[in-house]
Amino acid sequence: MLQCLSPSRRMVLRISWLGRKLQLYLFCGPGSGKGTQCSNIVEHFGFTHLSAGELLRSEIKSGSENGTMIDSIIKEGKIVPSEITVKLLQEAMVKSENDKFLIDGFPRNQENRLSFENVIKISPEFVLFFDCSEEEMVRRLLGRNQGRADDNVETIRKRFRVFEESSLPVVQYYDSKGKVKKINAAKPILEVFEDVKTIFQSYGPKAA
Ligand SMILES: Nc1ncnc2c1ncn2[C@@H]1O[C@H](COP(=O)(O)OP(=O)(O)OP(=O)(O)O)[C@@H](O)[C@H]1O
Ligand SMILES: Nc1ccn([C@@H]2O[C@H](COP(=O)(O)O)[C@@H](O)[C@H]2O)c(=O)n1
Ligand SMILES: [Mg+2]
Repeated sequence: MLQCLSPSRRMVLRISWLGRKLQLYLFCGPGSGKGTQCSNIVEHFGFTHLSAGELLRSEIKSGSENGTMIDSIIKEGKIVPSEITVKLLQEAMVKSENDKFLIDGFPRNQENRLSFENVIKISPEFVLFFDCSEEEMVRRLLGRNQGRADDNVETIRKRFRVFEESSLPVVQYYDSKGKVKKINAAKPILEVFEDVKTIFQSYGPKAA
């Protein structure tokens, strides 16, 4: 049916479907294990994982005109303007055939939240919050060894301050709406996933 439509009409239709796609936000401190648990959730529950940070890093690698600006913001541990990040998320959702998205590391501030909700028109089903001490998160980040430009002591310190100042108010906002599900992320990976599974059970296993 979609094939009968012109590409621009198809794009408009897919965007209007976005509002009906199920979204869950993963939203926790740097190094708490979001990416690690997302891989498990994708494998067991058939979600599409969209990491805002990964999308921004791919944008830098692609040599886009915004790449240099994004690169310097990430190295400073600051937050990239919402219009850029929301556009990348929107494009990734439109391209996907899936209806279930895990949106990792987003919204990082109220501006992110408002601009995304403006496009999507609905709020997330729930927000998963991984509770972990800053000391443990720093230990994990410094041991990650994935060559990330922001995994150094100076930038990590700035990322934590930005998280406290700009991101925690967003968690509080969703908490006031009863949407935050908190998980103890200080445990070993498989034990954290056992708690994650309990929450996701209601979404059923990945389709065969
Ligand atoms: N429960 C855990 N126990 C010990 N190590 C963990 C745990 N979860 C993740 N790790 C390790 O910690 C590091 C950071 O994990 P991950 O990349 O998943 O964090 P993140 O929350 O996505 O971080 P960021 O916000 O920087 O993207 C990785 O090396 C990962 O293997
Ligand atoms: N909504 C977002 C998400 C991320 N960033 C920038 O990317 C950095 C890395 O993000 P991770 O989730 O992969 O840790 C982050 O520190 C920000 O600089 C952003 O600007 N907006
Ligand atoms: Mg990550």
